[in-house]
Amino acid sequence: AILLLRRKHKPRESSLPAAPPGPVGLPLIGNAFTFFGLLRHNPHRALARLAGTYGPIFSFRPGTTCAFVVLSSPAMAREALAEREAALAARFVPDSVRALGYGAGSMAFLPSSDPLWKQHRVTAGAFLTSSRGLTATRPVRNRHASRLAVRLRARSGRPVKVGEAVFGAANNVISNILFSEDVVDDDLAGVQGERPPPFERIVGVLFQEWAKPNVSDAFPFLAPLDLFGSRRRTSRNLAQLYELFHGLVDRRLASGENHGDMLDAVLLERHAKSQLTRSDIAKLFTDMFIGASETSNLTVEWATAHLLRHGDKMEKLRAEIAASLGSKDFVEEGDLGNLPYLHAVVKETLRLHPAVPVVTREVAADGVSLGGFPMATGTCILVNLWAIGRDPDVWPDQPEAFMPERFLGAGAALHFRGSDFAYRPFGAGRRMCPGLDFAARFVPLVLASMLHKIEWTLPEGMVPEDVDLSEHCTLVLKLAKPLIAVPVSTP
Ligand code: HEM
Repeated sequence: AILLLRRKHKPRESSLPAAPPGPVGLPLIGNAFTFFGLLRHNPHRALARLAGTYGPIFSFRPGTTCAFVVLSSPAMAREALAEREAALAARFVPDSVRALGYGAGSMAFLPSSDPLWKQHRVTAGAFLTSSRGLTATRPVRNRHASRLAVRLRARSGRPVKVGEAVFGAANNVISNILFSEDVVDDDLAGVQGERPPPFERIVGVLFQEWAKPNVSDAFPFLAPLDLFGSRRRTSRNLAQLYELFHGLVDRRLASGENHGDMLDAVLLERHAKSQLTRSDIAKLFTDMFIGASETSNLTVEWATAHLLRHGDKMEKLRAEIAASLGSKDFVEEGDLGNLPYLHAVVKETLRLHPAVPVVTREVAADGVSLGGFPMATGTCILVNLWAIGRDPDVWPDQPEAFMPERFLGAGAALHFRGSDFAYRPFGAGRRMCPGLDFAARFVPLVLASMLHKIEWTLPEGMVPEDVDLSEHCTLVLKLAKPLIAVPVSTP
């Protein structure tokens, strides 16, 4: 009887794979070398290389902490972001993100089961997703896109840092939606290689700190010592943002003015049932800037870089815009419906350079499996959108090439909310980017505004092949070297 029982149980035990494949770890320190070495520079590429060896689901353990499981195929992305999304409701919170309580009150890091997360998503949705909010904020987007065009035309013949110029427009649009004020001086005065303006510097530091492999995350028992100083630097920079936002709240309360912006909406909530604190509001606004700051503008910068390398595509796009707008001076959101090539350029840019190349989740419930492997609670899941966007099995026609044409004709059906997980640059499920509808309007609007009645050339001595497409990934995917180009105003 005992033998029969053992035989009955044996196949079941061996049919349960213990863990996804992955690099062999060392006793005590696990795969700390992988974590600190490979993931320091362009982690999306390092993870894609490892996926080449271990497959579309692999795991490693950065130290004494939970396992990291990396997913790199549309099927695995669908499983994590759609089919199992309720169980993967949380995000991994790096130690530095816990500085000044940010992680514990941030929409981007709270588990989606938390009431505050839900409340923040509703507030953001009212301005960024609902058709009422999108219609109400349309004049702000139009105004800042035209303002950028005016300033670029005024700099005709002189080089500008493209990303920095768009950063100003993107952040001022968001700040005007949030609290009806500009946060960036966007007169393009500082484009000649000087230090970045303060707001850009703060956001840059935060991204840098949150993306850097940190000993506190690999060995949580060392976290109180903050050996790499990451939490300290995050605190310093977050404090500057909080100070700005606290001041805004105080001034608005003192003035009693009503602008119909997000600040008014949250102050109204504050007095109603929700009891949002001043600190909750500061964290929500930080989320908005963190989300918006280096995403829309980077996408425009990458698109411009590719168009400068491919003069024929630049001309095709300018011709489409000119034919559609005629003698109109500035592009408006209402014009975007007639510009299919413009949308194809934006989609192709986000395929090659998803602004957030690796999306994270944390397993929040027991009994979950991915790819047939059981996942322990607390496992950190990394979905490599960048790798999926360049996978030759998924994109057989020259996956590394910039070919907006792939999004025309039958390819036009591929869109940001589509059911095809080969293309999800804004993520998916309940945590999908709340800025999607905003960005899907603003990015093409800004790009078209920069190309309408403006020709772009390269600084003297440069040829298209010199445009450097090297990447530098913090939490977001930046150009390693800021793109510098020369706008030339045309009639
Ligand atoms: C080209 C533009 C953008 C891209 C490609 C992008 C991409 C993403 C991605 C991939 C995620 C993770 C989604 C997931 O986990 O499934 C995300 C999250 C987020 N994004 Fe965006 N984003 C963009 C613009 C924006 C804008 C304009 C805002 C705000 C105004 C924003 C705010 C956020 C926030 C707050 C989150 C965290 C949401 C949560 O965890 O609940 N993003 N974004």
